[in-house]
Amino acid sequence: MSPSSPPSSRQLAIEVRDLHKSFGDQQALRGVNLEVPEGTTCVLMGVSGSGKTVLMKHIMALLQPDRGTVLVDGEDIARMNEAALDQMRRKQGILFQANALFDSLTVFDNVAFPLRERTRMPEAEIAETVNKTLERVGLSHATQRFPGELSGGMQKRVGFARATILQPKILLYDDPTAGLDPLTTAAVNEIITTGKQQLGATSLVITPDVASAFGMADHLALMHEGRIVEYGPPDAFRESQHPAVMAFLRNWLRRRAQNKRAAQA
Ligand SMILES: Nc1ncnc2c1ncn2[C@@H]1O[C@H](COP(=O)(O)OP(=O)(O)OP(=O)(O)O)[C@@H](O)[C@H]1O
Repeated sequence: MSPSSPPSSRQLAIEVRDLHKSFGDQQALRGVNLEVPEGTTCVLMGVSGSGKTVLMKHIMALLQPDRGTVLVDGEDIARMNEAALDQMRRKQGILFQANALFDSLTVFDNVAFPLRERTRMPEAEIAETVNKTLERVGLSHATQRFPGELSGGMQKRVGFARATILQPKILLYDDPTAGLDPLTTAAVNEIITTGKQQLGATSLVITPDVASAFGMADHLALMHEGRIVEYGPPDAFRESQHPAVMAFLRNWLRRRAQNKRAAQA
């Protein structure tokens, strides 16, 4: 890309066109369109059941579209054979609600796992890479601990270190702060921003935490009844006149005010 190119002409890391998916008579996705430019963070919001996770699972190629197209790094996932899918998944780092750490492995071995499974890297180099990655997330002191001995926030950081050890170009987060206290939530949000800054990765984040979403997103998207009904930078999103966006933000402001009152009582 030349420096003078407008942002809209940036390469797209993720492109979804007219995506439809049903489960029986349940229409989960009803024509989703989404473009996420390389190196940007897009946050997906929407009420429960609006289709966020189903959309993300298509981007991970865990689900196949009934209709429509999903392009990752310009390549159509429906046309990929197993080898190409494997290559594509290597470009993705995934951080879901549950950290899915191996309880019987130390922090070091958890983070080393993808390198041992997916590369032929010699152990000395693995040690160097893992130690560098753990240093980046502030866990150098905990390499020999087990997940059960860590706080929720530390576990998240181990999960992040493991998800990023292969230097993925795309990071996918599904509700990464679920059930965490405000301090740990702030730490996780910082990790997401760090992922973008340190790896230059493209991030797609599902979160119900609207305040965090506004803080980290280059673009916000609202899913409503299986479609993305609004997509844009935070300022434009805030001013949206779409009834679903206005209702979503009103609801959030109401809940926030209630929580504040409850905290003061
Ligand atoms: N494997 C499945 N089988 C049947 N229905 C499914 C399946 N996966 C998702 N659905 C349905 O598809 C719809 C969208 O689900 P999805 O998990 O994407 O919602 P969501 O927006 O991520 O919700 P939440 O915020 O609660 O996680 C829901 O009605 C859900 O019940």
